Amino acid sequence: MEMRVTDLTVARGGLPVLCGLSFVLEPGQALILRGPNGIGKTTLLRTLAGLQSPHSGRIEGAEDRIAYAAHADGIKPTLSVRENLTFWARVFGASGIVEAIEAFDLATLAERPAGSLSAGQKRRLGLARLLVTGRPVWVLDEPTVSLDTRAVEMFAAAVRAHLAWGGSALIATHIDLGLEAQVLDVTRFRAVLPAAGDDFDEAFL
Ligand SMILES: Nc1ncnc2c1ncn2[C@@H]1O[C@H](COP(=O)(O)OP(=O)(O)OP(=O)(O)O)[C@@H](O)[C@H]1O
Repeated sequence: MEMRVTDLTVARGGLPVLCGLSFVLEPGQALILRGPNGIGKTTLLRTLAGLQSPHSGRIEGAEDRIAYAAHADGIKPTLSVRENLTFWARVFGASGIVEAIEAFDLATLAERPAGSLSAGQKRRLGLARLLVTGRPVWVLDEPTVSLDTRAVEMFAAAVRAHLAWGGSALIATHIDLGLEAQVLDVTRFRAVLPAAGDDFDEAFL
């Protein structure tokens, strides 16, 4: 099933940031989100993930199908790596912990409290979490931050396997992941806000 976004406007602090977005994400497809800092990529991804409401427009095929990974990965610091993955697998009623540990080379870290991991190791755990959700649509905000070259390759391989399985991925990233993917540059959807004073009533003078 596809995810379909129609004439979507997303807002931050009540003000529209991206306006009139329409796109379709098909099974097996990766879409890379591009655009300058502050344009609204995170706002868009949070809206698709259901963490905030759309300002206007339609999102179809997203509900209960999205696994969202962002800067705060929802890692429980006192639980071990394995316990974190077990926890998430239970939450999503899914499995695949062994495969997730293998895909992100976490075996030697499996019994360590997640709070003691380095930034890159935590990020690997956060991405491994995607594999135990069983969710078909991955929505990822700068997933490669803190990852070294080898970990970026692991991540790209995990995305490729996910696409081959029939999943899809929407990824905000500034780096080339070497994936066969379409690019959606959101710059042209920047909301035009009235400049301060536009509604100033000259008759008042
Ligand atoms: N809590 C907030 N309240 C109001 N405005 C905010 C808030 N957080 C972010 N913004 C603003 O909303 C706009 C969109 O931010 P967003 O984080 O979605 O951009 P982005 O494209 O993901 O940026 P980056 O590439 O830097 O991560 C920015 O102008 C930002 O300053």
